[in-house]
Amino acid sequence: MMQWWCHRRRLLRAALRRRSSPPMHDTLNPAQLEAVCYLHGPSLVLAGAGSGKTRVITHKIARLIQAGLAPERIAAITFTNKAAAEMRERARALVGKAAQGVLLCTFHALGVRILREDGAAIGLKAQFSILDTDDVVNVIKDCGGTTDRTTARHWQWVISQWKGAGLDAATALARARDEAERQIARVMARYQERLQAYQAVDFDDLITLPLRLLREHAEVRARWQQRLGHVLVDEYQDTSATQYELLKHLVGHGERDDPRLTCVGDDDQSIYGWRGATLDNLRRLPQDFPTLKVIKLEQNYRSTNAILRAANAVIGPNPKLFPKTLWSALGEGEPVRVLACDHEEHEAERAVARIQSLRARGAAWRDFAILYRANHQSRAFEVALRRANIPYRVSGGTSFFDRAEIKDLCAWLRLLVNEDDDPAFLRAITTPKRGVGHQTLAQLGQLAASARLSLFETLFSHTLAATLPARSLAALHEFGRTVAELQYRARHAVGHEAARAVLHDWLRDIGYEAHLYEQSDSEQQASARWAHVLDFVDWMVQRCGGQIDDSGGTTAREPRPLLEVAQTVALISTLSEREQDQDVVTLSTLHAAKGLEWPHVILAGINEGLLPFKPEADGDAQALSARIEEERRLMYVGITRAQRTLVVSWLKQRKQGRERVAAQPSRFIAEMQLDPTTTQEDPRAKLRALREEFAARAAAHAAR
Ligand SMILES: Nc1ncnc2c1ncn2[C@@H]1O[C@H](COP(=O)(O)OP(=O)(O)OP(=O)(O)O)[C@@H](O)[C@H]1O
Ligand SMILES: [Mg+2]
Repeated sequence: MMQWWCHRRRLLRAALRRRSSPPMHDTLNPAQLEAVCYLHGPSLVLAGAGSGKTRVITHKIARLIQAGLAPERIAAITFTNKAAAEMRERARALVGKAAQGVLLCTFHALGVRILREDGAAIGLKAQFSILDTDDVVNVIKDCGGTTDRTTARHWQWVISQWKGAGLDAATALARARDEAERQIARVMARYQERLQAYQAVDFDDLITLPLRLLREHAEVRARWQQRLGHVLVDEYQDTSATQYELLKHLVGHGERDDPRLTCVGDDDQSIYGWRGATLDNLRRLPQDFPTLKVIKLEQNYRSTNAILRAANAVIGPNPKLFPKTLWSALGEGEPVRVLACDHEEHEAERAVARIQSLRARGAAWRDFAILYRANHQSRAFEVALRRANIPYRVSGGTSFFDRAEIKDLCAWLRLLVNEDDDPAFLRAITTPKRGVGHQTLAQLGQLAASARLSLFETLFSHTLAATLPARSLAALHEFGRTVAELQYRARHAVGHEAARAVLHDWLRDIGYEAHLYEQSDSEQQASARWAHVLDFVDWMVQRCGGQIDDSGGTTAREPRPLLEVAQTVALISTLSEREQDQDVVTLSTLHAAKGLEWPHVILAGINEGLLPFKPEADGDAQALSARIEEERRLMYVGITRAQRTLVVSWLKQRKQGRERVAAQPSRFIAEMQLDPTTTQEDPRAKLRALREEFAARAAAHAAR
């Protein structure tokens, strides 16, 4: 009896184990399983959209942990913070808490990690600041002596390209082809000096500085190589040349026998050429790593055949780097539809009508995505969705952290973390206004520049005391004291309650609520903005209590000091969007939709001039055809986000500035080679289908 009982318990336990996590070979096909189980050398999974590349990465993380590699020794690099958060969730479902230790982040967040730990070797203090694009443009304006934002943005773009290509200011000056470039190179020299003085870095530095650090400091390089037992990279086709160099140093290319590296990617989805990503990295991988194992996946698990056929037809005309065939076992599905719309508002109305009708048949809001080429295209959809009372989120556009009030608070947080962060200093001292005028700030700035100090360090200098009127000086000192006191309190406030008290006292002391009411156009707007502030404070408080994870691979479980939370929030505010998992329709740019999937997708504004974007702008035929190829890949990315239904809409007229102009459908619509009967949504056809469905249901009912 006893024996039988034990046997039964063993069987039950085994069955439960099986139910909670199915064995890998049940959820992976043989090629995926091969990729997941290949642990001892470099490998590349090269496959089309929806074939389970990202799934290979998550399962491989689990496999590595099961094989005994400590989670802290695994780095998985994703393209966005959102993708990192999603991957962490999936890994947690597979291996439980162990997934928390994995360093799961973007290249940029990894760069931050390396610089915070080892930046001292290249003269960077651990508390350095990260400037966002707005800050960078302001600093560049200042360095170049211009007030014109468009000029400054252009300079910023050129400087960023140079930095991405590994040029310093002196080399850029030497290589400049004309006076305009020489001027930008001189601005770049001043800009770099300024960053050094601020102990600040921009986004490009988050890749180039760690690269320099690893290249020049063998001991740091050896430590990172030792520490990382395996590095995995998703969306490898969109890495830039400098990211690839960084990767090679991290895995010990040329220094280790079999570098432990897994890359997954799809050459047909390379859409960041304009930002310096290069398909050459895909070509170079087999040359640089001769033992590279290449695995191809051919089954698509995401989309129906109707959708997949349209995707394959679109990408067909592009030259093939690696030929691939994709098939799906999900059946033919509904035909892809093309909608010709009169104008933007009409397009938005039709999208909303479609969403409502599918929702009435059981779909959730989160099953829908409306994807478009450029941010400004979201507006008509936002208006129509609001009017219809449909919840939505704009991703890849204005995020929570782009709101002015949140940027204000983040400037204060950045200042707490690093008081030498001059752009943050300037924003904090003027929001709310505290009796410090432009002139006073200009004098402070001049003194700081001549003494090569930060603004904060200059606050209490004797020379300043000698040059400023007593009232201005008192206002500046008062500000300095507020920052110092807040720093002190934030360092000692650990856990929920303490953090909440410090944050609320701070907002009261600086009079932030009153400031919002002064600044806003209406009381309603002010109270909405104040609600954002309180929401933000709550979110930080939760982090202090250890309830929320940080991105960038660290997880908080213990209560933490407010200052430490401020450090990570200051980072996240410049790097990522805040995530909320709600049942909402997604509005997104095509670029930001990469790697994601939805049951129902609407591709909007598929017109010549929007996608492909301005095909007439480039004179050089070769450059133009390369650009069209990249736009075609973007269309391919868009189509392959859809799981069950896909609608492609285009405008007969579109707005250009203030005018409406006649518009043409994109060449990519013809390239999808759809059956012409599905290219117009004909209401009579719909009625016929409904009648047929009704008759079939009635017949089934009668048969029962
Ligand atoms: N072996 C499998 N069995 C069942 N479903 C799978 C399998 N492999 C992948 N999937 C599912 O197919 C979908 C696409 O997978 P995944 O996102 O990993 O593809 P991908 O190749 O990374 O796509 P993309 O190129 O768009 O990034 C996901 O919903 C995933 O869960
Ligand atoms: Mg993917």
